[in-house]
Amino acid sequence: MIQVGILGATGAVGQRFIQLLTDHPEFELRVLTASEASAGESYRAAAKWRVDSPIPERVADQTVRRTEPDAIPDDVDLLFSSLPSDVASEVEHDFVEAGYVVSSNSSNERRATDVPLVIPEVNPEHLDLIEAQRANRGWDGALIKNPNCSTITMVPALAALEQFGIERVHVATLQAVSGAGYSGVSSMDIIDNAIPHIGGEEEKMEAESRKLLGELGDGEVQYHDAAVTASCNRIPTIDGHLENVFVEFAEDPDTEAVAAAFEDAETIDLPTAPDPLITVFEDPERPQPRLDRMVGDGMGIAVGGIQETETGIKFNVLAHNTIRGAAGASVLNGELLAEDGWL
Ligand SMILES: NC(=O)C1=CN([C@@H]2O[C@H](COP(=O)(O)OP(=O)(O)OC[C@H]3O[C@@H](n4cnc5c(N)ncnc54)[C@H](OP(=O)(O)O)[C@@H]3O)[C@@H](O)[C@H]2O)C=CC1
Ligand SMILES: N[C@@H](CC(=O)OP(=O)(O)O)C(=O)O
Repeated sequence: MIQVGILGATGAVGQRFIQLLTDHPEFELRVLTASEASAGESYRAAAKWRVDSPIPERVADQTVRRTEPDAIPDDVDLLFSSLPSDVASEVEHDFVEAGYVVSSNSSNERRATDVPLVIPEVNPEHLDLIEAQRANRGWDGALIKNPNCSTITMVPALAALEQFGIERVHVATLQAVSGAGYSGVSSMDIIDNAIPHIGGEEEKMEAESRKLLGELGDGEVQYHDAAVTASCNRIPTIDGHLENVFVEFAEDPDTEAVAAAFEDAETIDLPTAPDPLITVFEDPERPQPRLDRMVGDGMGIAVGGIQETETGIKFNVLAHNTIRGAAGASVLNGELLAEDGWL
């Protein structure tokens, strides 16, 4: 078994990591870290447990450690990070310099030229950037990132359509409140409301999607040249980001070809990977966050409403933002790191 730990284990994403790593077939969860305020406490006392299954017994009594390399046993091979991005940008390097491989969910450095930004079903070959990273930075460990949750919802669907030559993408999101963290959006702001702005989200979707769909060559990713425009909205759902996507192509496919491309989307043989990757709904009222966010155990991508437009194709896409969009994405990247021999 590969020994793993979670940096930021008491948070909303940290709790999803615990759900996914308990009884994992390849990973043994050894270490939980959090802030100074939680260090030294039992996990049960430190975490405000908010997910829909009990705290696993063997986790509840573990002592939470400081988020510092010298608090991690030497035989731990892989660390999952769900720290706030300002904290992550200060401490993730310390762990990598100390020789650990860090699979991070935090947004810092996703666009750095030598940091792999990976969705295993879409661009597993980008992991090879680790060689450039080690050469540039003199690291023994490695830092890899998964994308932003709205980006990871849309990109597997776009990757399936790449065969038709994507030229332009417009996307409008309806994002759940869990994306902003437990205390992120005030109930007085969001109940009976929608907020048509999420700071930094549109820029992340526009850039990260082009990096993910880009080609790796000469130790760098050439971003995909499609124009991507995003408009991001917060709505009062708990989990599950729903997105309306409009795509223009070099050669317009018909709706049957698009549905077939989604249904044939490449899967990957890793323990947390869903099969199929994309589930296509014919009912135009699906997918819906409450009904469909757990498709593929929360790791699947749900698509519906495929229609031809004057300029191309439109469809709706949904994924669970804290499973496929956060903890599940990092765990899948960890499984790919193990499979490809980087640990
Ligand atoms: N892929 C995606 O799109 C998504 C990414 N995220 C990202 O994941 C990260 C975590 O989000 P979320 O779980 O909602 O955040 P929370 O605020 O719920 O959890 C933060 C965690 O980090 C710990 N922490 C906070 N400050 C420090 C510090 N100075 N030193 C060490 N540990 C610290 C907290 O410990 P303590 O309990 O002791 O305070 C807690 O364990 C963020 O970067 C967020 O942006 C989130 C959702 C989706
Ligand atoms: N910003 C996303 C969640 C998030 O934390 O994204 P990122 O990992 O890019 O910071 C949301 O609000 O739904």
